[in-house]
Amino acid sequence: MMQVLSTKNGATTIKEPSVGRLIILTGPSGVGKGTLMRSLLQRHPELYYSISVTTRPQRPGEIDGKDYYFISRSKFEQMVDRGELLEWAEFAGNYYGTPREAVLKQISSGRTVVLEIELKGARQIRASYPCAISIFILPPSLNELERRIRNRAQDSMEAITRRLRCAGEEINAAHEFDLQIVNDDFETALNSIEAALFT
Ligand SMILES: Nc1ncnc2c1ncn2[C@@H]1O[C@H](COP(=O)(O)OP(=O)(O)OP(=O)(O)O)[C@@H](O)[C@H]1O
Ligand SMILES: Nc1nc2c(ncn2[C@@H]2O[C@H](COP(=O)(O)O)[C@@H](O)[C@H]2O)c(=O)[nH]1
Repeated sequence: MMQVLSTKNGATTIKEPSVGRLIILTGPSGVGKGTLMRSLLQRHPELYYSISVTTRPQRPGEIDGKDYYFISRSKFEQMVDRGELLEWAEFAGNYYGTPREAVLKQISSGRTVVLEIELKGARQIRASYPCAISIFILPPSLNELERRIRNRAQDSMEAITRRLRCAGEEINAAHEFDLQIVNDDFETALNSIEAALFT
């Protein structure tokens, strides 16, 4: 990173341009990561949300290029082969990945980047970017997690079963991350994330 000289009132100071931080939000499917992330971005529009690529079919209401970049499996595999993904994983039968270039560009320009990703991808990022701040979102109980994922009514019965099957293993890995936050009362969880990032 280049140093910048700045002169004010005759005095010259050297400023080190800051590099942005990398934040990981992870936790089981249906725990509320996406909902928390949207509220966090509303409160802090200066954060850069990394839009993932996925081979999952688009849900009604989802916008290509906003919620995800929806791509074919062959295109996804091509991106993996070309090293275009910072991390990637298969989750509940679909591929998900973080486009490398956009994230690195934002970080080097000083912006804080937030990733909302599942466990395997979060582990990859922690291994390659040990400075990343990682937050694991926990449900108040497995019953409540199941209630949320079913009530969301966005996935087939089969997809819901697959997702719930992964949840136990994911929750057991919560201790690997810097911070564990229970998303019981939504505002309390949001405030805890905010406190972790900004205080
Ligand atoms: N604190 C909360 N109390 C009750 N319901 C909640 C709470 N937080 C989120 N929800 C609801 O739970 C459902 C799942 O939330 P969301 O889609 O954000 O989960 P997610 O972790 O992003 O899931 P996925 O990983 O599958 O994308 C949504 O219907 C959301 O409105
Ligand atoms: N490893 C990655 N996981 C990702 C990425 N983008 C999203 N996700 C996670 O996948 C599951 C399922 O998401 P859904 O939208 O199908 O419900 C969820 O845990 C997301 O956080 C990514 O780029 N890499």
